[in-house]
Amino acid sequence: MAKLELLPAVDVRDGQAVRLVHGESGTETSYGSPLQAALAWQRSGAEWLHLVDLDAAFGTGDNRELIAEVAKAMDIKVELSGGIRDDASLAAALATGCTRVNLGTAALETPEWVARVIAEHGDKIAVGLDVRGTTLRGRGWTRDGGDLYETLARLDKEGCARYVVTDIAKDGTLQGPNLELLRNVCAATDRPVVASGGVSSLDDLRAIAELVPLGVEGSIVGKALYAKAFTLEEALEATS
Ligand SMILES: O=C(O)c1ccccc1N[C@@H]1O[C@H](COP(=O)(O)O)[C@@H](O)[C@H]1O
Repeated sequence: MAKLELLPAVDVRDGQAVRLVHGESGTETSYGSPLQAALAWQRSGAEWLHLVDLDAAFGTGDNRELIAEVAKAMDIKVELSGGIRDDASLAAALATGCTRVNLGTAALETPEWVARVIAEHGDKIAVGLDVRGTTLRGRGWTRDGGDLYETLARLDKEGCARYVVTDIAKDGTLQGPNLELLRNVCAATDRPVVASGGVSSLDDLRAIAELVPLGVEGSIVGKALYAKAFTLEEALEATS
């Protein structure tokens, strides 16, 4: 089995590490200090951290200083997302030393800007394709933003290096990943895909790892780790 990269998630809302259900504001379960959570994943052997400023994604403020503190404290690779929508927020995100950023809303609302930053920054830019069915959602997943496959074709043409694909219906539910969606996205693009949403067990991770030959490169893991469905050490062992 080819290795699947694992990206434990630290989503930050109001200064706390939280998990949401279906990405809905108000469904937060809090898990304390984001820095302590990130350091714990690093100590457990993570090679990546998926770090999200949820307030910036929802437009309810931001946790920019705290996010920068966490990113800078990491010795591992960091994928940063949430509220990166213009030159200033992109510059602030890249200044944290993160390995790459993940753009969501901007890819739906300001495609010219996204095409420009893809051309400027190459594989430091990934696009988050957050979908309900095949409809993309932006602004904290509260607004429709067009068709998944049309947007994917446009971003492919613009040279987008990588996609982070989240099935919103699965996110935070521990109901298993949407393997069909991942297969369909891999069939539609030759760029690497990072899976997100629904992972509940080591078997789910093994099932995603089966898709590595199709183009799935990694998987974000959130709720399952916080709910202690398995340890990160077990997950790394199962997918290496
Ligand atoms: O990760 C979540 O649970 C989440 C829930 C609701 C909204 C966004 C969420 N996550 C990340 O936010 C970025 C999108 O931010 P933006 O649209 O660019 O401001 C997306 O990539 C998700 O990783």
